[in-house]
Amino acid sequence: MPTIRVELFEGRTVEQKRALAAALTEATVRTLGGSPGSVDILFFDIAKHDWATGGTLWSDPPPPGG
Ligand SMILES: O=C(O)/C=C/C=C(\O)C(=O)O
Repeated sequence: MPTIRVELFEGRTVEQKRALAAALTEATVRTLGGSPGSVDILFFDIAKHDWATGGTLWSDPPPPGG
């Protein structure tokens, strides 16, 4: 059973997640076969202060030149 974890910034609506879940499920079945009921989509909402890229939290201003 394919299980897809989606880690994204918090703030997306239920409608957006519903649409993404449908699109990911459709793409998974088309690519791998199987049935939609075999695909699980897990959403993890991450606050910008809990996510860093290049050593900088997304909640902080970007460093000079960075
Ligand atoms: O890591 C990045 O460069 C951007 C991440 C963006 C998200 O996770 C988001 O828009 O939810």
